[in-house]
Amino acid sequence: MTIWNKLSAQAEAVRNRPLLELFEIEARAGSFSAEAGGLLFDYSKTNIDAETRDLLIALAEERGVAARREAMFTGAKINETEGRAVLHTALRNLDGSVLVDGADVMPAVRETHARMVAFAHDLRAGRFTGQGGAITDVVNIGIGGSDLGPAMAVLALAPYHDGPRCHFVSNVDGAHIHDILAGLNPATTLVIVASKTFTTIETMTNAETARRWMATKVSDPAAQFAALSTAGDKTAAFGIDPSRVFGFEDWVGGRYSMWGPIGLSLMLAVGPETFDRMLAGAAAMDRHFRTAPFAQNLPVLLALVGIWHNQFCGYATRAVLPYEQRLARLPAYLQQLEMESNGKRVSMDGADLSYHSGPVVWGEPGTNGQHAFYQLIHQGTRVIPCEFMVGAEGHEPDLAHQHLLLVANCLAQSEALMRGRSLDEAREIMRAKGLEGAELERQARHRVFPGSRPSTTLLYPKLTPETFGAIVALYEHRVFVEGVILGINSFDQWGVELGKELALALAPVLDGSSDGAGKDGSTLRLAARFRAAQGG
Ligand SMILES: O=P(O)(O)OC[C@H]1O[C@H](O)[C@H](O)[C@@H](O)[C@@H]1O
Repeated sequence: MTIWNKLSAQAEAVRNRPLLELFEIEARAGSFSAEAGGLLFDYSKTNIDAETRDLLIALAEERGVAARREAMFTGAKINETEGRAVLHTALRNLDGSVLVDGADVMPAVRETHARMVAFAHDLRAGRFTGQGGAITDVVNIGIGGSDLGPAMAVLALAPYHDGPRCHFVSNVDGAHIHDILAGLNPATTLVIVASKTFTTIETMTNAETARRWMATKVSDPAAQFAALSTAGDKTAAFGIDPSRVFGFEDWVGGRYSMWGPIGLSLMLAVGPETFDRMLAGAAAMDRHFRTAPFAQNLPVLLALVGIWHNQFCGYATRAVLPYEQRLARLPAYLQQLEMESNGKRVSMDGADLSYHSGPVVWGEPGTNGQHAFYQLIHQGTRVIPCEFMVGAEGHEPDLAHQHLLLVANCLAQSEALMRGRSLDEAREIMRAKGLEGAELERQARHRVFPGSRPSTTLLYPKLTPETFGAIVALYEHRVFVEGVILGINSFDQWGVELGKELALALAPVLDGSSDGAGKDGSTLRLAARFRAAQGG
């Protein structure tokens, strides 16, 4: 029997085993958890036992995770459909040297980083100003990987924010840029156009709008623009001075790019030193990932738990639940990271997958989610593995009593999911309320929790820049390991192309310059209704 088939059989065999039973084995919590860089990853509240873990590790070995990992770190072109290396790790290991096509890419990385640092120092110290004085506001215009990372990070590191205010515009919906620019003074605003390709229609349209807005108040709008891109020719055509263009190479995937130039808004907000602390935390996670044995390797274990739940237990989604308000944008970030990376239907060689691709990822910060969708997680008919995360310490010492409540809620949720409440326990509660007979039975049944619902918990000391960097790198590598096990290319995103092409073709139908020949009846009717609403 193959390892895959053994795992399938194992999943079937333990499907109805109560999770609490597993804790009858002494020291389960200790042996089904691992630590790195102060992060404690507890996966004991899952249905994984020693035999399953051995099989999962054997699967990772069989699928060549170690070799692929080395290939990634050393600059091999593992993004095979685009013929590119995958080197976001190089952006946070600045001292290293990595060869791509025989040439060391690191001198250029270090030079760009140094230019970013110098620019950040100048802007934060008031040496680089707007035409109306010191820069008070930074507007990052970008979408997807050119938005989600820095937007998440600026919020995550709010306690370290001592630079200009940062705003993020992504949507092509004019409401987004309108509402953000409405409160700002063009003469003291820096606009950053963040786009790896510098062709993304949303970003380029918003950039044009921002330039027109800037021109209403300043004589040289382009002087208050910066660009982050791999396309130097296009940034020049847009009129942005090369001194404020921060380039990177195609071996940085969009959704893996916040560690380099795409992180400029964050660097301006928190300063280069804090930014570099974040890089150091991520680099420490890289070293751990590259060297720790699989049984103690956080990204590998997190991936194996994910594969177990998705592929073998058949749970189609997973919830990411940070008990950390400042990680409010982490679920959205992970949606791109995980679903754009591992939402693929064919393997590396183009063959149809014979199993499911990556899961649906979603979530919200706790405790808010508890008062919204946790109902379904506790009592719905589908099982949703939960990934809790929480810091031991908050940044507000005078609100430590609130932090204690936060942690208590986090731990209580995973306990409740595992423990559940039996019908007998529910009957007891109803009896204590004075109910009896059929009414007692009916009310009790609504109060039953099936329990044995799996979760993991990531406990970290405090959301410092180092810890934040380590958490994001942990998830990046988790996605990588899952992708290798699934045999897919985690670094392309062909699935976003078709919609882009069709949107371009539909614009003339909407403005009436094309009759939309060949379009389906639904699309044409909706377009006609749009035109009618425009009075056209
Ligand atoms: O940075 P850009 O080239 O503007 O790309 C922005 C985003 O759009 C694309 O459609 C991809 O789906 C994303 O992976 C990318 O991050």
